[in-house]
Amino acid sequence: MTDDEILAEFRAANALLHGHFLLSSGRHSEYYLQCARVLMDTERAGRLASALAAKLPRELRQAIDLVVSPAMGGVIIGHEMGRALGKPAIFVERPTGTFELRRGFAIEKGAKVLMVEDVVTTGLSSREAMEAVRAEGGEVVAEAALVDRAAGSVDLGVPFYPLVAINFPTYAPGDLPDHLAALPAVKPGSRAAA
Ligand SMILES: O=P(O)(O)OC[C@H]1O[C@H](OP(=O)(O)OP(=O)(O)O)[C@H](O)[C@@H]1O
Ligand SMILES: O=C(O)c1cc(=O)[nH]c(=O)[nH]1
Ligand SMILES: [Mg+2]
Repeated sequence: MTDDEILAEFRAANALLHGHFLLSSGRHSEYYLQCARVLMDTERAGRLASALAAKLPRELRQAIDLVVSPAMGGVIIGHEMGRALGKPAIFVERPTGTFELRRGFAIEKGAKVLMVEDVVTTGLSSREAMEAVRAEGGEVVAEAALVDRAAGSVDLGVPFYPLVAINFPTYAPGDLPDHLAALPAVKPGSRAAA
């Protein structure tokens, strides 16, 4: 799929939002990609996951033992990626603030893990989820995401394969442009505001 075709899927799902958003990292943005809306169409979710899986080098696809994704946003695309790759898919969650495995999920020592996210902005959630995987003895071999909204500027410490890379600027709270500062900020994600 081309970048235009992928963004067309977001627009068709009314998932490319314009306004004033407080992001998970505490930064602010004029744009928000609501991946949950894109993924609510199950056929579209499957199509996007197949396209994302096809971006991974063949040797990597074969080496992966397990897909792990950070809840909530990563769960649906992680599950679809598990289906596309023919691998099991589990998730880490943070009911007490730090990502952990629950629900009887386990990671075998040395298991090669593909981390799957919906969106990467600063990479904070990805890095925290990777720490949780490593604490269990898993080896994170790569990350895949629907959207890299930092357009290649984030270093996750492992090879990173986004389906689409876009440069949407973000701003520190004290550094908002006037037109954003004039609007109340909406906080769409589930991470507690910093
Ligand atoms: O790269 P980052 O700066 O960490 O931002 C991206 C993260 O933010 C969103 O999750 P959020 O924390 O809003 O929670 P959710 O997945 O539970 O909605 C998104 O699902 C990514 O996990
Ligand atoms: O950085 C975030 O929190 C974030 C940005 C975005 O565009 N979409 C999303 O789900 N989270
Ligand atoms: Mg998330």
